[in-house]
Amino acid sequence: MESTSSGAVSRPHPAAEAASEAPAAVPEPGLAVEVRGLRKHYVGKGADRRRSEVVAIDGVDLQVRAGELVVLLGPSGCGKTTLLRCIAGLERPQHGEVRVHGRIVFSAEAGVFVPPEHRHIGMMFQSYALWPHMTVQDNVAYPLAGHAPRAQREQQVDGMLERLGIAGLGHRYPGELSGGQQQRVALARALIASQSLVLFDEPLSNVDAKVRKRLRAELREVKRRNGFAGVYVTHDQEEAMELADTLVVMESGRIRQVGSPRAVYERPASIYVADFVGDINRWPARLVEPGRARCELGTLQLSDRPAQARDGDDGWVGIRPEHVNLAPASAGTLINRVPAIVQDIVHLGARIECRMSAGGMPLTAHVADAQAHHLSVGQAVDALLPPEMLRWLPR
Ligand SMILES: Nc1ncnc2c1ncn2[C@@H]1O[C@H](COP(=O)(O)OP(=O)(O)OP(=O)(O)O)[C@@H](O)[C@H]1O
Repeated sequence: MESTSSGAVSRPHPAAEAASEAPAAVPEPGLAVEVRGLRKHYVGKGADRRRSEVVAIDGVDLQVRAGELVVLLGPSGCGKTTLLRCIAGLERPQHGEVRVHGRIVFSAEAGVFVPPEHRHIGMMFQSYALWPHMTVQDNVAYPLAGHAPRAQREQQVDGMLERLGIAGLGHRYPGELSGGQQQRVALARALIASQSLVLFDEPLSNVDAKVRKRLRAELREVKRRNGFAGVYVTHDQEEAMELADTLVVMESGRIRQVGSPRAVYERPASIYVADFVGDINRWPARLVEPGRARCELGTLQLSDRPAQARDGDDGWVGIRPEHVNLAPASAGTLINRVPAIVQDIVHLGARIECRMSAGGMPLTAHVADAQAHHLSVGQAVDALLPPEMLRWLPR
């Protein structure tokens, strides 16, 4: 097992980070990455100039299966990049273990630290970090430098450009390529370093919204055809939902929920996750008896709630705007009927939001075009919150 040194790790040029020794053999199916009990803190000076500790990663466990794209999502400063850099070997954690394709590349306990260039990991960075003075061929060949004879390198690069649908661009410079072509070149360089595991650090963050959307679709397509495993850092939830096989929501150095994008959206594990992933109407509440929660809107029925929730727990009830139904105001006794007053009707292109006030608190429903025509500001309506769509959200 390689071992190693490394104290403080400075941030080299991204393209140099992409460098790796000759590509590893394609691994057995199984786990591409396994992180256990990882903790990384930085020591610096606080505002009062005293020594202070910032815990960037706090006891994180993470698994990435072969061929799976795991997206780390969370607000600025929650530790996404630090986790990625710990996997890459660009940071040295204080506790825990990291395995890549089953091989221990970091273990605090055993004193193992395999340097980045020996981890067989490809990397893709913000704005791709292509060398502007090098041709596509040379950019993609960069991680192979010194590891294979020139003819063999050229053959490998040609094969990779072919795989990613950019054969024939080898002689061009990055400035002569479209955004999508540049992305494919950066991906080709990452994949040539490792055909089985790529780490992505917000690669689309400097691209405008429309182009970003197209590039995401391209990335999905390339991933589908090439089947590499990846860890992808972003704070853009739409990007996360679109790209992830598995979504990991982080907060303050910890993982708060892991699941498919759909599962995380439909069944958020806490108010934090519910707020961070998509829009949700939510109210502070207390569980009062099996299947019921009391909040300022009244007592609402819930079809199910997390197994660990107990009567008397304080938390929140929430419902996504697309699950709120509107009906004419009535004095009926429908379940979870909430009287509301329409405050605004907002056309947002693909959807129409009816923004209301219910008991003095905001409540939003998505409505169809035909229904919106029958709504007006100031109108009294009944908002119906289907019990099967209402969620109990622990604090
Ligand atoms: N080299 C460093 N020295 C001191 N503190 C650091 C260092 N790098 C990161 N941190 C701190 O560690 C925490 C996690 O930072 P990290 O960059 O991992 O967050 P992030 O979720 O990737 O944020 P962003 O989305 O803004 O990039 C933050 O509080 C940050 O200030």
